[in-house]
Amino acid sequence: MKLNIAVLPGDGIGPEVTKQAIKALQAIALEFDHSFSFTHAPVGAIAIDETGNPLPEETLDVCEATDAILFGAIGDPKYDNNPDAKVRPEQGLLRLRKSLGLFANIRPVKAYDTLIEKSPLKKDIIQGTDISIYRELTGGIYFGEKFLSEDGNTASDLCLYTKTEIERIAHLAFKAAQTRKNKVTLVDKANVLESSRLWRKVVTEIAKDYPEVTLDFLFVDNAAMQMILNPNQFDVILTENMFGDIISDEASVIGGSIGLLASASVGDKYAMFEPIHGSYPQATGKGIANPIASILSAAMLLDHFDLTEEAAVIRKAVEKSLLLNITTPDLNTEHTVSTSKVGDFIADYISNPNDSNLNFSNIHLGQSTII
Ligand SMILES: NC(=O)C1=CN([C@@H]2O[C@H](COP(=O)(O)OP(=O)(O)OC[C@H]3O[C@@H](n4cnc5c(N)ncnc54)[C@H](O)[C@@H]3O)[C@@H](O)[C@H]2O)C=CC1
Ligand SMILES: CC(C)CC(=O)C(=O)O
Ligand SMILES: [Mg+2]
Repeated sequence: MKLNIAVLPGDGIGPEVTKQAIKALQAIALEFDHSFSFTHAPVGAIAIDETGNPLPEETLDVCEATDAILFGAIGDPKYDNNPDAKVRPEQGLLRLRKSLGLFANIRPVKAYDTLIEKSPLKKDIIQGTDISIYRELTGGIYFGEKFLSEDGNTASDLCLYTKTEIERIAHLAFKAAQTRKNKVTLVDKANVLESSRLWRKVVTEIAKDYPEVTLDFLFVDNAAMQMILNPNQFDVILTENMFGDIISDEASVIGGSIGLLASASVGDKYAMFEPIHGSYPQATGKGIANPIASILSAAMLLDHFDLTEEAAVIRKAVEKSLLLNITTPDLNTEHTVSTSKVGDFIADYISNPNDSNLNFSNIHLGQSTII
């Protein structure tokens, strides 16, 4: 298959983790005789530095002209620490999602058997966890009208949803549940928010089209607690933009690190693949960022084009790296391996899974971190 992929590495650790995902895709292309090309474009703080715009027109053009987008991360402390900044890196990502109509963000959460001892949560609670979070991505409070009074003392952000926005992602969530354990949990705050009551009404109506799927409701505050107490109760979680953002970072604790959680942002026409984490600025250039979230996002990209065997090969290589403890310090404090070495191992394993010369013992060598 021929795929032209837009690569938007962004800021902080974005470029270094995205580079590892590209290595994995290149190894897949070689093994399976595909032709993948990569077109890089700026977004976020780096794009502001270059052009004054966090999402330059040229970047959007590249995204629209390619088959899929591989996104890194955006964000920079110089904006985080300046509440008065008028232009912000995050606007680049939000505009990109909106412009491309990427209304559904799918975030798989899994407890890896090999990492179960490393999670701060109890083994018997998290074992077997397999959740798919369907987060609405182009509506709600992140996109509603913003207000700041002239004296700077009053501010608001509107949380607005339409029936159509709820319906389209709800259908995707129910369809996903049909291929899984036939359960959808709608996470909302319908005891307080009018927008959440609309979600309940619309989703309850849609559930009638999927009689074999059980629909449950949880208020988001309780859901946050249940995620830690009993994550195995969840199959598909359906929720609005901000709740999905927050609850999925929380859920990453189950897997052992946010550096493992990938996502697919899809719409009717375009698709983008992005780790759920941010630009982790403290780690920039240190070789300590876990590239697996980005690499697994590349696997989701392949799934999107029905290259399921290829995606499975990437996941197998990732699992092998975890099994052999070839991991960054977020998962392994003894013999940590650098971002690029983890990427090298995964790409090599894709190419030569049975090669006894796959010299991962060299990767450890007893040192604390190799860059
Ligand atoms: N999709 C995106 O581009 C996102 C961008 N951001 C932006 O990123 C910047 C930093 O935000 P934070 O709240 O610190 O979130 P963050 O996700 O960048 O980092 C939070 C913590 O998660 C861990 N972490 C994140 N990625 C990791 C990785 N690959 N490997 C190992 N550990 C990892 C680190 O302990 C880090 O301190 C901000 O400017 C924020 O706006 C935040 C979230 C998503
Ligand atoms: C700009 C933010 C909404 C990014 C984020 O935290 C996310 O999408 O997970
Ligand atoms: Mg987030």
